[in-house]
Amino acid sequence: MLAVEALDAVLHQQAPLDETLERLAARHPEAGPRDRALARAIATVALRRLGTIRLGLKRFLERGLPRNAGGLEAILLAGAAQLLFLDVPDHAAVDLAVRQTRADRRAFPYAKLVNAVLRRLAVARADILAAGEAPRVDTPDWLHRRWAAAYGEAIADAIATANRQEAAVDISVKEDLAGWAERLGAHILPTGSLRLPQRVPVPDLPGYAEGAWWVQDAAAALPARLVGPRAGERILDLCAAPGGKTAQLAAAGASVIAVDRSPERLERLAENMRRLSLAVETLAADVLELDLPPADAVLLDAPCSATGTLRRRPDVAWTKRPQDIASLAQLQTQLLDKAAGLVRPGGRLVYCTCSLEPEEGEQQIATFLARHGDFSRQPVTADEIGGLSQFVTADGDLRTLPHALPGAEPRLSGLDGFFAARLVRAS
Ligand SMILES: C[S@@+](CC[C@H](N)C(=O)[O-])C[C@H]1O[C@@H](n2cnc3c(N)ncnc32)[C@H](O)[C@@H]1O
Repeated sequence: MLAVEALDAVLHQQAPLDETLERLAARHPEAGPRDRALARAIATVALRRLGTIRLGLKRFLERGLPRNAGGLEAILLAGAAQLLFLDVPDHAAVDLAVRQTRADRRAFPYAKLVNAVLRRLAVARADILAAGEAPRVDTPDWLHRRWAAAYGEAIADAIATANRQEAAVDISVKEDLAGWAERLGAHILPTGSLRLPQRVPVPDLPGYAEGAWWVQDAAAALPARLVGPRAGERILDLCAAPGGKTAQLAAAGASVIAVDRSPERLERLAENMRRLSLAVETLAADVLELDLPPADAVLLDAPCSATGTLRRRPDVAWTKRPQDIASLAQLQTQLLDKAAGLVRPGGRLVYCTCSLEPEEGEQQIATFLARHGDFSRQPVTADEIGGLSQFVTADGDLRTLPHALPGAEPRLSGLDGFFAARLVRAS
């Protein structure tokens, strides 16, 4: 039932999946860890393959979805996700969906329909999966059009295909990269992150409890490297929680002030730093209102549409709207202007977002440089990012794309889509 409620909240209230699952788990203490893990797996794959599932259901819903039918759509989606993509026996998935329909006052009249549709879907499984192979099926049209305009049709298709694959688990280590690679059986990526060969409960792994490393996507680890943190420098990490980049800056010996406006997220950051034994000053504040002396370097990881992270967060594709990009871009412009004032003369400013949208990346920097004559770009070099020259733009910024890091198999390929630029203030 958790999966159905979560899907309903994501699709009809634009609620983020992770927070929704946490909220539902607190409301349903009777659901044990296995129930919660299954609910997460069902909701995640249903959102990742939503286009394929909807196409499949449409074949057997001759008159479309009945209106005012309560949680009927979410029940069908969760049932179909299990039948098409998870290792759940067909009869168990169908029976559960029928029971859920009967337990929902408004969906109740459609219990027979649910039974019939899901049984027919199970029979047609191979056909439906083949139709779902087309690259665009699982990406909202507006997003695909944006990516095609920014990167070309072929790359837009490659991004959409990469987004069908759950992201691998990447790790940043405090020190002794080769030693931890061996102990964890992990692969060393050219950028200096580790990639785990399979998905395992992270807290059970060696080194987690003693704080030797933290989970961080390989692309997310690049912006803090571009800061080039040095021991003793005073660095402001703006929009810092949960602190992956803070940990990198602090591990390099910098004196870091981590700022985030969410006290809850900042508490998670503080917990993470305690586990990693890294000393960091935290400040719960809106960056736009900050009044701090200028720092040697400022990292601004601005709130964004997060369209570069769909492999981890497939809900983003269905909760974001085209108009969100414009309003986020406006906020990013304000944050960048504020961050610029917090950089000392001669200091560095690194701006980054986990978005694929040029308005949240390349265009921000072009307009920033036009507004701030005292800042210039310090181009990123391929050497700084493990020789991956394909991730350096003609202007000298960092642009990673989710399909663009080949691995031994699709499951071990790719990285988040990130943009980062490094700017220096004139002395
Ligand atoms: C992309 S996440 C940061 C991820 C983080 N830098 C990391 O590496 O783990 C964006 C963060 O910005 C924070 N945020 C959004 N608007 C803010 C504002 N005006 N002032 C301060 N923090 C803000 C959010 O609470 C969120 O934690």
